[in-house]
Amino acid sequence: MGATEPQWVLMATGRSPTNIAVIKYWGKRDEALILPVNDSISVTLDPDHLSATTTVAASPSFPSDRMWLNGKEIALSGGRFQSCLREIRKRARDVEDEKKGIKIKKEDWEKLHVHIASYNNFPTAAGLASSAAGLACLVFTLGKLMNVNEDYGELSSIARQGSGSACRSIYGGFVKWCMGKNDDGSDSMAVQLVDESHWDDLVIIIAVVSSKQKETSSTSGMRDTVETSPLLQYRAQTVVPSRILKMEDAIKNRDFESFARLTCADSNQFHAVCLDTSPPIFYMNDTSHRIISLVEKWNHSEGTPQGCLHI
Ligand SMILES: Nc1ncnc2c1ncn2[C@@H]1O[C@H](COP(=O)(O)OP(=O)(O)OP(=O)(O)O)[C@@H](O)[C@H]1O
Ligand SMILES: C[C@@](O)(CCOP(=O)(O)OP(=O)(O)O)CC(=O)O
Repeated sequence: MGATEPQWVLMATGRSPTNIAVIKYWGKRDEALILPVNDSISVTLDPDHLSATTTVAASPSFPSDRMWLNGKEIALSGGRFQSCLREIRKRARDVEDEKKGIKIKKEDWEKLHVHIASYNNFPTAAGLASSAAGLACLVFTLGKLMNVNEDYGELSSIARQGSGSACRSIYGGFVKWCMGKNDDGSDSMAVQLVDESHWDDLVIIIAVVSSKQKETSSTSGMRDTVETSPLLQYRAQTVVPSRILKMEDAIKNRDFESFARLTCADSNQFHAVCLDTSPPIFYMNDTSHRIISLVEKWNHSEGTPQGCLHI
């Protein structure tokens, strides 16, 4: 028997929560770089509830990059995963694990393949922003494995290239994704508006009205909207910019009445834009409509809003 190279596996694990947009991202001005047509604002959930947990392993014995999602292998060939891997590999640094006797030079990361396993503790691709938690977690965990030293703004910009909404899950609390103006996307990244302690008596209830996979993914749905909806341009250019400013104020002042009004209005306009798409996109079902009616009745019977909705 000939001598064999000693093999090793280096691993890192991370967990990222999902986020729920209160001013929504819908529509891209650049599909490849994932650059949006408007700013958006979201609230990041507590990771104990809705989150993705991802383990990334690197080893010289892996012949290719592979990924498993919720226990099933999925293709890594899609541009979104490749962009994140490429951008993190570019920023990888030397890693040394004395206990295992592993020394990886930064240039070695280009040749080392990874295996990725991720689990969501909530329904995947059902409208609960699994891509946000999943891609943020992937970027964060790859960064940890490869010892990258980038700040959260830079990581959010990389996560954005995996899934737009993922750039906001890099931070806790309330987060704004600034759409940016540059063609190369260098100024399109998320910033934290306030951290998770700022509005700690705000309660978020997620009612899962269906855990089935959506018929139209966000990526293809928003592509159709950009191509066919005349209402989208009005929303992005006229409605959202002033709504963003009002929402920032409502969050800073913990003004629930304004927060609720803006959140409901933006959710309704998002669904209106989906209906304005050809063919129309329907993300709500009868149960969603009944919940909306109940919250509206509750808000009006109490005088000031007691609850708000994102669907
Ligand atoms: N944990 C994960 N790790 C990596 N990728 C994931 C993970 N979870 C989901 N994804 C990717 O995101 C895709 C689902 O994204 P999609 O935007 O269609 O749905 P969603 O994010 O759950 O809903 P929405 O964007 O409407 O809130 C999956 O098909 C998969 O490619
Ligand atoms: C309705 C939304 O949740 C849409 C999210 O879309 P994605 O971020 O999933 O889309 P891609 O960038 O194509 O991956 C609104 C939002 O989160 O702002």
